[in-house]
Amino acid sequence: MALLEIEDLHTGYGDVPVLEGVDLEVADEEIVGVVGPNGAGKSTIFKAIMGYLEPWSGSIRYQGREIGGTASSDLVKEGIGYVPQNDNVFPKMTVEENLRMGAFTVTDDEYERNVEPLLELFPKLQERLSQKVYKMSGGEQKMVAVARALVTAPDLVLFDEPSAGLMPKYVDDIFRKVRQIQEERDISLLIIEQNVPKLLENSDRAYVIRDGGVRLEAESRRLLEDEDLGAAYLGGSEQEV
Ligand SMILES: Nc1ncnc2c1ncn2[C@@H]1O[C@H](COP(=O)(O)OP(=O)(O)OP(=O)(O)O)[C@@H](O)[C@H]1O
Repeated sequence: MALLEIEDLHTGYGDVPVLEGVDLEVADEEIVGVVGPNGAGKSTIFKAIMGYLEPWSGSIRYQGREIGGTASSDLVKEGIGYVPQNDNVFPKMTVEENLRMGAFTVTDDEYERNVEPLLELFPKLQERLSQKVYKMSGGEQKMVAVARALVTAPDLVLFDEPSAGLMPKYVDDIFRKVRQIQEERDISLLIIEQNVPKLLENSDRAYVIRDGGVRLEAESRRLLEDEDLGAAYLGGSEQEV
């Protein structure tokens, strides 16, 4: 049994369909990438997993249990972390307040235990615990968002475009840290990313999404190395599908 299993998922906004039969799995300790052009439905998959959109049909199972439509706060309690693309921090709060807000499902003792290694991993956050987040750079704010999603010690984390809006040096840094977290904690990651080469270098498998469905599922290494496959599915301007 995979940790996360999505089967024939259909959903959309209002009565407008977006996902039309998505099948996707994430195994224990696996890093899975999701790539595809703008508007393909990638973020919609995440919103459906996190309970912001009800499945119209199909299923979303986590640890074998159906979670379609479950409130995001309950999913956090069950061990799923989520770093949305936007609005992923409380800008007027301090770094520490953001981290404590993220830890709403755990006890104070667990928070202290969980936050310590995160502050070692992100020393900038340690230095700025009492700083208001809106005063920090985009890269630092992203670190807050990542740390906030990890402070509950989740088993699965969904990252929606970790590199969006970041300068190249921060992109490398964020991916290095995300990898480190995954290796140290043996967790599973599902990552949406426009920087396709960076994602493929840092994941085990990837799904290519287009027009609300999975067009290809392959090992990331194969997508990187097989030029024909890459050109067919990942070619085009700006590395988009
Ligand atoms: N809140 C919303 N209300 C209505 N339609 C939406 C909403 N959010 C997204 N859509 C539509 O759903 C479709 C899929 O959007 P989605 O954000 O999932 O794509 P994406 O693959 O994540 O793209 P991007 O890379 O631009 O984030 C698009 O046609 C988009 O316009």
